[in-house]
Amino acid sequence: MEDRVSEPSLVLVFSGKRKSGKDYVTELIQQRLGPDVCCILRLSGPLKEQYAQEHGLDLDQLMGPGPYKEQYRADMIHWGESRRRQDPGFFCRLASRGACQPVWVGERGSCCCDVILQTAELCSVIGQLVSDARRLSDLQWFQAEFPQQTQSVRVQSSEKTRSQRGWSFTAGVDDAESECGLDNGVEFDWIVINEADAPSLDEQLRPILQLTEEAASTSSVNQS
Ligand SMILES: Nc1ncnc2c1ncn2[C@@H]1O[C@H](COP(=O)(O)OP(=O)(O)OP(=O)(O)O)[C@@H](O)[C@H]1O
Ligand SMILES: C[C@@](O)(CCOP(=O)(O)O)CC(=O)O
Repeated sequence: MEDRVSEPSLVLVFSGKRKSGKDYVTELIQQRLGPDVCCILRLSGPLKEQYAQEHGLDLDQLMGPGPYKEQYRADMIHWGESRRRQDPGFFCRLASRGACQPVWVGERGSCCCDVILQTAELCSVIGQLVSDARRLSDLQWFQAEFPQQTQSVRVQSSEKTRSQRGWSFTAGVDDAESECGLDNGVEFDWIVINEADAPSLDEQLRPILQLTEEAASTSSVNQS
């Protein structure tokens, strides 16, 4: 892939239902590891960017956790699916493009790909956290591109907890592929239970953080 500056040592592909806490968990991992070690890729980043532009919407709000994006979700899903039908890897490829900079959260204003692409020698990112896989084709794309490095992580929360975070069942969304595409047939490498009465996230994430540390040490051995 010509736009990728270097290969990550580890690619963690996260999935989970709406309001399970995918963003929360990936941001927590990034805080623990530091942005020079891992970056967050949002497959919905390029989708929302393009959709916001075409429809004159507020991209920051579409990217955020609030209720704004929910008004547009069903239509964004259909819009994205028409692209995916022609090319299932379309958004995976766009999100991965130039993904070697310290921070790439897909938010307008904070994306520094251009700067980093010009200074590729400074790049030291070890892990990529893909925060929002939704379809088997998303997971398969990363597994095909990074067969040795990819591991899948499922974030799970009960409907009660998700409701407390603002979720309510929406027909056409919660029963569609966008939410159910990874419900069956995938054996996740890791499952994180994001609930108040589960073991703390720090405890559950310890082995995942350890993987990244191992990847970092392998990467520095390979570079020296
Ligand atoms: N462990 C937690 N402790 C406190 N707040 C949390 C926790 N997990 C998630 N939240 C909050 O719940 C809300 C939903 O979480 P988040 O946006 O991470 O979910 P998501 O799975 O990315 O949802 P979506 O698919 O809608 O983008 C956010 O406001 C987030 O801050
Ligand atoms: C349109 C879509 O990308 C919205 C994702 O938004 P979020 O990750 O839930 O903030 C979902 C999809 O691609 O099916």
